[in-house]
Amino acid sequence: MSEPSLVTRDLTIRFGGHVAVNNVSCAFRPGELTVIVGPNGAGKTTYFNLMSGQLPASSGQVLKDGVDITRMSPSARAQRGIGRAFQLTNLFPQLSVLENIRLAVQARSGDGWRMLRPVGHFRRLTEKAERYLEETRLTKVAHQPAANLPHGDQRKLEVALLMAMEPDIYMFDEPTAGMSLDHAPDVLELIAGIKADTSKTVLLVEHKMDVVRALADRIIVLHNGELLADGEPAEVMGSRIVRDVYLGTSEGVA
Ligand SMILES: Nc1ncnc2c1ncn2[C@@H]1O[C@H](COP(=O)(O)OP(=O)(O)OP(=O)(O)O)[C@@H](O)[C@H]1O
Repeated sequence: MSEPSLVTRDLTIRFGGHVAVNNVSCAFRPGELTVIVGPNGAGKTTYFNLMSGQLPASSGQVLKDGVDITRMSPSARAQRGIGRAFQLTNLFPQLSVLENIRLAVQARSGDGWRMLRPVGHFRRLTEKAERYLEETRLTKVAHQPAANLPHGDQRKLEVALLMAMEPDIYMFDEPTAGMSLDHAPDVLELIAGIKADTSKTVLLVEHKMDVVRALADRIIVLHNGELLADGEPAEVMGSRIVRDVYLGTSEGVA
């Protein structure tokens, strides 16, 4: 088994008296797609926020490739390869789809906002951005402002931007939320493609059981901020404690 790329050790956050994530210890490895499930308010998004740095841990640690990143900012973590998909509100809605992706490619190449670069360099960035457009099947909307895209294409653009950052950890929080059934398969296919690259570690928060079944190599269950179960999908979804606590009844587990 490969070394873990991301580890949480006794990771905890308190909001006043409420412990939203409580001593969660888990290791995530390259080539593995882990789905995080649990009832509403279980702490799934908060656990994500602790790993990507949007929230500071009250105690415990986050390790990336063995290095303690617990006190690092979200951008320092991103530079170390932790890639989190965010909704497009964080981006440049008036710029075209291609320009948004090119900026992500440029940020990844370490150029930042440097303007004085040979034309050939700019062309290479554009070619790379076009490859991500093709991979995510957004070529036909390349020149539209990102803000004008239908919801389904916006979610694909979020995945394209993440891919352009070339992270080794991909984190998706309900990637098909609010999507019509027509578009969800496109996004799931993209995630399946990322998972097929065995150098990548993929974490997914998801409620939809058909998505969980289609993609999960492993499932962890959070409940009241605690790690309730961790294992192979059939084993976890079949376990009595998960049925009782998370699913309430045997309904929906088939
Ligand atoms: N910034 C915050 N301040 C105070 N309480 C918070 C904060 N963020 C989350 N919480 C609380 O922590 C708990 C876990 O919330 P979280 O959003 O992580 O749950 P979740 O499992 O992602 O739920 P859902 O499936 O509904 O998205 C909830 O009780 C929530 O109200």
